Amino acid sequence: MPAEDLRDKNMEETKRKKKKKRFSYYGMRAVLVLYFRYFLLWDSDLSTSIYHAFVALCYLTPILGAIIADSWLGKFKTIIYLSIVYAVGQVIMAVSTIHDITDTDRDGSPDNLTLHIALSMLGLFLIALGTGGIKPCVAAFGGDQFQEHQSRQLNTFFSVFYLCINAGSLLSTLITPVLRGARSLSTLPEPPPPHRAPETFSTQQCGIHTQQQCYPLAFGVPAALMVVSLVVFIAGSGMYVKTDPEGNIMWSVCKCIGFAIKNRFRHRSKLYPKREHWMDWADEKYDKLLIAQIKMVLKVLFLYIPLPMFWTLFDQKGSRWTLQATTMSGDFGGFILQPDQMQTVNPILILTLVPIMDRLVFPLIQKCGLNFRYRMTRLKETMLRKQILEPLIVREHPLKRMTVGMLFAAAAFVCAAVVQVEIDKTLPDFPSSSQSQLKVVNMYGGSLGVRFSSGEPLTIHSYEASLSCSSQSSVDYLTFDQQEITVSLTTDPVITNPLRLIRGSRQTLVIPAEPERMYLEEDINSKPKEGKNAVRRAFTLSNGHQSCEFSRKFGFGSSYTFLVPADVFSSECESVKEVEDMEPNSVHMALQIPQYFLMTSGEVLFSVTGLQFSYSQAPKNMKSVLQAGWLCTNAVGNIIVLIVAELGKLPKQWAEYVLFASLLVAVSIIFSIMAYFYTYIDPAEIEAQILKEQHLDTEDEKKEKKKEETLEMQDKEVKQTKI
Ligand SMILES: CC(C)C[C@H](NC(=O)[C@@H](N)CC(C)C)C(=O)O
Repeated sequence: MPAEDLRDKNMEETKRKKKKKRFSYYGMRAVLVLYFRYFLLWDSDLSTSIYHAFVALCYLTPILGAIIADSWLGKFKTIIYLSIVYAVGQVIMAVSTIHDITDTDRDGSPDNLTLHIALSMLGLFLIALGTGGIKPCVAAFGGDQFQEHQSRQLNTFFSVFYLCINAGSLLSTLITPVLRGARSLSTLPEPPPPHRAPETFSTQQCGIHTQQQCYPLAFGVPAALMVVSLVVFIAGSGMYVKTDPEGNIMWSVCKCIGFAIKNRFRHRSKLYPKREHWMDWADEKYDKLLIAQIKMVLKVLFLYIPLPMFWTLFDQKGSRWTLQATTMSGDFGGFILQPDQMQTVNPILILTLVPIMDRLVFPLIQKCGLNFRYRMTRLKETMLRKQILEPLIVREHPLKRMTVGMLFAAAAFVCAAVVQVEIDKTLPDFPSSSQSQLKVVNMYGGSLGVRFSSGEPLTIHSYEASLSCSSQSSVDYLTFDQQEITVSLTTDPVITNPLRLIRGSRQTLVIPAEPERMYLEEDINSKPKEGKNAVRRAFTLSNGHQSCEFSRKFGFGSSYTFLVPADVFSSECESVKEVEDMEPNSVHMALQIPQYFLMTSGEVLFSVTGLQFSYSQAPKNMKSVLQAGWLCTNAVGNIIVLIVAELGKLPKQWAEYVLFASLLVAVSIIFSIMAYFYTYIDPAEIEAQILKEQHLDTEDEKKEKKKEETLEMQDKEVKQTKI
């Protein structure tokens, strides 16, 4: 097979593996939080924390994978072994979600949750180890398939590689929730019983003996795909270029750095001449080549310091932006888009933007760059004479692209802030943590005067019985600064009752047909999440057995109370009254598209270029290590999100978006200054140069030695002749 074809085939194999692996990873991620929340029955906070801890672990384990690959097993074997670890993890995870394994009483819920938790934690740990460990190796291994002169093809590879990641994640984000059995929200679930805060529902069930969510399928299919991808990858084994590891390189690197620091410290007196670089203090003991390689890696790692800030903004797509979408309307006419599905805009845009950038935008910029270079050639002589041309060429584009990518991400957050301001205009005024809010619902049957201990008397009219939406009523909440209040009703005789309100909460005071039996109900204190609706029933005195059926389309994120009078008969369903507690979301989710567009353009400029840059600037025995370093910037970015979200709680969400945008602009300025002083290198050339020098040195040494030996011989001969 011709070399070109072989390389293309290798590239195809690596990409196919990448696509299935990403399907598998993102597919599982898509249902993980729901599994924690609804299967393991953890609360939202614990579910979110464990989820983020898992994601952070997935971006920290690349270091381990890279060390194993570069120092011990080589990339090919590392990918295979860690893929097995990954697949085993997924199988364990899938098994842990089968409720039937512990459901001895077959009531539809697992009877030994501890076993399920233990299995899923073990599964997740193996998955994090596998997925993280493979990640830097797959990118570097793909890069290894190209020769030095193929830098253009190498760049294309990284773009296609990124395309595959996103194609896989797009498919999985769409398919895995279907496998789990999520259903459309158009079907209304059974409302919760009375005297309970309204809840939101969205699930469908499946199972062998008992009905449950189809988690085993949702986790099992990605596991099966992972096994298929592993088989495909191994099948192509004969076609790959495999570079062997050069011993425990990371240990040598650590020892060398340690020695350089110690040696520098020992020779801190001014009497010792300065050395060009602090790593040169390792010269006495370590190989020139190793020192040069460490210098290359350190230079790039230093440049990475400001980069986590980009990911801090980027990864808020999955948190803040999704929460923002829950307060927007996803009604696209023909279909309803769920807030978390809005995230699929990112991979969709990647699939369109990467080819456009690669084939159109970058070549165009290149063309402008060519013109620029042409004009420079006129200056070439002078510049060469002054020795300033080289650094100028060298400071060319990858880092500039990344800086522009950061600015795009900052612009995306400004867009998010503008959208937030629009949303805020439509959001209800929720109580602060020291306030309580109360709404009165009158089901008494006539108009009522209501007076609270503090405040003006209110007249609340009885609701007319009606089914039609036109008579829908909406009542404003009253805000109280105190918790203990008294309510008086202008009935005959006057009824007075003490009320204890909940701080930071919304409640409804329901006045039934027998007003002395008035009661408080807890309302929801935020917009229904995930774009759902909240519906509840309020009874005066339930006669229980009548059934009134009617259909009604609820707006996105709205909340309603249905008032059912005591004397309702099936023929009089009209007396059921609907109260709108919260208006439907009115700002459309499509308004998020500009921020997604800017963020994804930024991602292409920043992330794809960063991948290429990390590969091209790494010495050949530390390619995976630098890929891992690059992925680490993502892990740190995620940790910053957690810290900032905890510490810097700004009262207004839009202000937080502006704060993040400003921080990223500041960081991108710092990065551009660092990039200006970064000299782009060709590691292979430097390595070859040093090897050549070392070879010459040894040749010279040999010659020198030979000369000395000949001289010694001659001396001996002379002495002997004299004797
Ligand atoms: C390079 C990685 C840190 C991030 C990369 N993410 C993406 O490509 C996203 N556009 C995917 C999306 C579904 C979040 C990855 O390798 O996952």
